[in-house]
Amino acid sequence: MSKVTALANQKGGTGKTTTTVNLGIGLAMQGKKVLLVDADAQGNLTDSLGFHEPDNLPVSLATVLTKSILEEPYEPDEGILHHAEGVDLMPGNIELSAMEVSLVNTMSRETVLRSYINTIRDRYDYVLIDCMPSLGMMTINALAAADSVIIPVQAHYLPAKGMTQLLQTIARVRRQINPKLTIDGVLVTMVDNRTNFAKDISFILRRDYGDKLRIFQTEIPLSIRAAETSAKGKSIYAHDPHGLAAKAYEAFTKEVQDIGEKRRAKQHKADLSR
Ligand SMILES: Nc1ncnc2c1ncn2[C@@H]1O[C@H](COP(=O)(O)OP(=O)(O)OP(=O)(O)O)[C@@H](O)[C@H]1O
Repeated sequence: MSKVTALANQKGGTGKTTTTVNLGIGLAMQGKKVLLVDADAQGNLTDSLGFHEPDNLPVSLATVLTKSILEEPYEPDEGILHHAEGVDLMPGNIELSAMEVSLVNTMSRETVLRSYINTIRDRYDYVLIDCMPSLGMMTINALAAADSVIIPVQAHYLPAKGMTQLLQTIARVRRQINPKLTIDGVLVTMVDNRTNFAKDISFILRRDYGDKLRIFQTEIPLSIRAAETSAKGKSIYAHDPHGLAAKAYEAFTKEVQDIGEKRRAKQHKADLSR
C-alpha cells in the first residue's frame, strides 16, 4: 500500500525541497520505491535533482494535469524522470503557475492532482509532494491528494501565525475534500545549535503544539553542506555522507518509516476485521 505525503508550509524557504529530496532518497536507500512530485512552479525540486533547466522540459506535472483536466489520454509514466540515487521524479516548472490560475475555473479544481496520483501511486511505496510556498490551488490539490502532511519549520523563525493558518487549511481540506488526511508531524530545520534562539523555537513548538501534533524528535542542523546539495543535484548522503545533516536526515527517514509501518499495520488489522 503506497503512502502519499505532502511537504507543506506556506512560508518560503523552510526546507520543504531539501527535505523532500533527502527523505525521498533516504527511503529509496531503505529499498523503498519512491516518487517525488514537484508541485512548485519554481521547479526547485526538479533543479535540486540535477535537472537544472526545469522550464525547458518537454513534459512536466502541468502537462499531465492539463491532459487530465481535458480528459486527454496520457501514459501513466509520461514525463517521469529517474535520478541516479534511485528515486523517480515528476518534474514541475513555471507552467504550474498558469495552472494555478486556470484551475479556478475547472470543475474538479481541488482534486486534479489526486486523480493523477491515483493513476501511478500503486507503483510506489511512497509518493512525496513538494508544495509551493503558498496556500493556493496547487497546495490544496496536494493536501487533497495526500494521506499525510509533513510540515518543515525553520528554527530561526517563530511560526505561530503561519502555523495556525496552515493547520486551519489542513482542517478545512480534511472536512471538505479528504477526511483521511493526517499530520505526520512538524520537522524543525536549519537548527543552529550555537544559538539559544533555535532551542527556544524548538521549545516553544513543543510547548504550544506538542500535545496536538508530533514534533519529530530529529532536528535538521543548519549545514552549508546541505545548502550545497541542490547545485550538485545530489542528496546529502552522496554529497557529505558522514556529516551531521546526513545523519539527521537518516534518523528523520527512520521516524517517517516507523509512522508508515504503524499505519500499514493498523490498516492491515482493519482489513482483517472487516
Ligand atoms: N539544513 C540546512 N542548512 C542550511 N541551509 C539549508 C538547509 N536546508 C535547506 N537549506 C537552504 O535553505 C534554502 C531554502 O531551503 P529549501 O529550498 O529546501 O526550502 P523550501 O521551503 O523548499 O523553499 P521554497 O519555499 O522556496 O520552496 C535553500 O537555499 C537551501 O539550500
